[in-house]
Amino acid sequence: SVLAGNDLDTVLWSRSKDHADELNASRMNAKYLPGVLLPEGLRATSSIEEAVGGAHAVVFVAPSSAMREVARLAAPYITNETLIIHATKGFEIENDTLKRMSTVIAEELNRNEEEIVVLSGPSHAEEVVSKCPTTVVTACRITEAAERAQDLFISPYFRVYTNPDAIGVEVSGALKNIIALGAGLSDGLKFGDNAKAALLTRGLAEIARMGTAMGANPLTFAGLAGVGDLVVTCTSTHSRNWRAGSLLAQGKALDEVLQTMGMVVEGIRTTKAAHTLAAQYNVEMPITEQLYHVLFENKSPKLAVEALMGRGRTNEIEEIAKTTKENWLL
Ligand SMILES: NC(=O)C1=CN([C@@H]2O[C@H](COP(=O)(O)OP(=O)(O)OC[C@H]3O[C@@H](n4cnc5c(N)ncnc54)[C@H](O)[C@@H]3O)[C@@H](O)[C@H]2O)C=CC1
Ligand SMILES: O=C(CO)COP(=O)(O)O
Repeated sequence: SVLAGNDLDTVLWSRSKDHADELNASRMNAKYLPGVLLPEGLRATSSIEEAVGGAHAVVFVAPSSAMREVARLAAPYITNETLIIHATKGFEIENDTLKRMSTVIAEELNRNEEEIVVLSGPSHAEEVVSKCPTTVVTACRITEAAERAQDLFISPYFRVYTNPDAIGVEVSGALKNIIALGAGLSDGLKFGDNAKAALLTRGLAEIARMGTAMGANPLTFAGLAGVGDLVVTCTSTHSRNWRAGSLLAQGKALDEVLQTMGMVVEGIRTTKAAHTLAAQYNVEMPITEQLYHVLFENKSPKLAVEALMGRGRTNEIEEIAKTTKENWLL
């Protein structure tokens, strides 16, 4: 929508021919964005060759679980000159390996990971298609690539910043979904506003700890892809992660919640991924750990909160200083 609104010839790929035909005939995406008329310049196709062949830029936004499959399908029709952007918020989990989306795309397209642009930030689709003012980041180590992506997307209602720290932007986009699940759970259990503010703040601390251990610049977590996306996902009723958390609070089983949602809830797989990453990198992620017990080991949320509240005493400033002093990239 944003690209077509900028008068760029834009093709949307769907694996379903019926879905692509319906989009073209009605100019609406009835299942995912009901009631919204899409821009005239936007075409849909179920042919991946037609969608990406000869394209100046390709934007990958499949759910993280489908990214490798989709990138593999697209690979034969993409040249080395094509600008590659992705906006997916999750990790690939395969057996014991965990990969960021840029790594997965780079492997499938046989490209250098550092050329891939990550687009992220507080940007619920429902508001973007309604042209509500929205701000995002295009992140890439190669400034020219980040700026090319910025040029394509920037518009009067869609402001795009650049950031060289693709790792930080990518990791914060994925990890904030875990905290949003927790915020939905907390709201559903009527734990109150203090608890949610604590979840956001201490959630950001553990996202920053994990991100910097993976090579991110700690300043990224104070930006749009960090605190910005964390705030919107933990507070907006558009958020699927927040909604899934609030359904879990009603006592529904995880499978039932996922069926009710009918859309991707990235935070669930990401909780599993982050639980493993925390052990691999030896990083403390207490909220993620407790959420892991709740989601996958049937721990009651009340006991999880007790465990969080009863942790050893910590000096807040010393702990933040530790995160920011180490692992500086830039
Ligand atoms: N919806 C939003 O507001 C935002 C979503 N994102 C991210 O974008 C990614 C995708 O999310 P949504 O589009 O919202 O999810 P969604 O659940 O609304 O839609 C996912 C789409 O992917 C398709 N799909 C699933 N498996 C596929 C496969 N194997 N091959 C091809 N297509 C497949 C589905 O048919 C569906 O059309 C996620 O990582 C999400 O975190 C990022 C920013 C905002
Ligand atoms: O990342 C998002 C908004 O920036 C979308 O979050 P949900 O996947 O929770 O809906």
